[in-house]
Amino acid sequence: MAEECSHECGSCGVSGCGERTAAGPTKLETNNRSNVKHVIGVVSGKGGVGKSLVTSLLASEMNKRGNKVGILDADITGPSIPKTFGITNPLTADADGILPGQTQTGIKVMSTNLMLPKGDLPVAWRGPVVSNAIRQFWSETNWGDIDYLFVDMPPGTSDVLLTVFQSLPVDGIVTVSAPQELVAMIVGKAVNLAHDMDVEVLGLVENMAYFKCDDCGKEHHIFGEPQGAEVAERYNIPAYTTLPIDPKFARLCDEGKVEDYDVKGKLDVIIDKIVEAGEKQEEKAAE
Ligand SMILES: Nc1ncnc2c1ncn2[C@@H]1O[C@H](COP(=O)(O)OP(=O)(O)OP(=O)(O)O)[C@@H](O)[C@H]1O
Repeated sequence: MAEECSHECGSCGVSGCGERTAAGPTKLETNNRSNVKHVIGVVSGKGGVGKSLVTSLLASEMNKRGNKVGILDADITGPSIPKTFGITNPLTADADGILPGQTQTGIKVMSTNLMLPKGDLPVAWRGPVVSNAIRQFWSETNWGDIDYLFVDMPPGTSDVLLTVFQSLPVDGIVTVSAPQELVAMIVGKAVNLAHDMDVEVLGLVENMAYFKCDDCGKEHHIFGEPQGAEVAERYNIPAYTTLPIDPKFARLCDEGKVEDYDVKGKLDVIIDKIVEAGEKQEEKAAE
């Protein structure tokens, strides 16, 4: 048995535990006021590649297309979503559950940072507590109607990914990487974990792929040649796109105005794939 067993065998990732009581993982129910249609995980094999930024941009783009959108910030110990959207009001709750924070354009957000009296307080929680927090964000939040819920995962392939894959009805994941030599191995780990958990990999966003010079208009590969196209092909990832290094990202994130950024259609190929996967899920459910 794991040293800090949560006794929730259905959503535990420890294999070979002699104390296991449930035959396999069972998906958690949502709060009875919630109707979440599709769940999309945003994953990076490594920290600092811009996963939270990509989560925020995907949510904004989906929202601009007229969908009802939420973000579950599963990066429990390093949450950055409220900051990028400029949400500062603490969470409230009533008899129907916890009420998520809301961005200026109406995206609903659940994050540990909205529970802290001060944004700079650390969240030094152990794995089982983190996993329980994610389950509560899912099942005790009054999400209302949500077409697409994006889950911003912590970096790496930690037990949090297992918790999310096992407890939430994930339609698929989007992986995020940045150009560097290790990219294939890093993306590969995330993709292989998703495959092991029977979760579809919908797309790869290679962030910080180039810097476009304002003066000459030329694209410079500051961190090396983008390798995402080749990696996407190797792992059969159906949609691939790049995002530039853009000082506007950092500025808008710092100002809490990420929704103001115009991605100029660069994420369309990924959004289309997410929509397609959602439609497939709905058709399957209707059968
Ligand atoms: N393409 C980009 N151009 C400029 N700045 C960027 C770009 N992508 C990300 N950043 C900046 O880099 C920082 C890290 O980004 P972000 O928090 O999205 O990374 P992350 O992968 O989620 O990090 P972590 O692994 O810590 O969760 C942020 O300040 C963000 O504004």
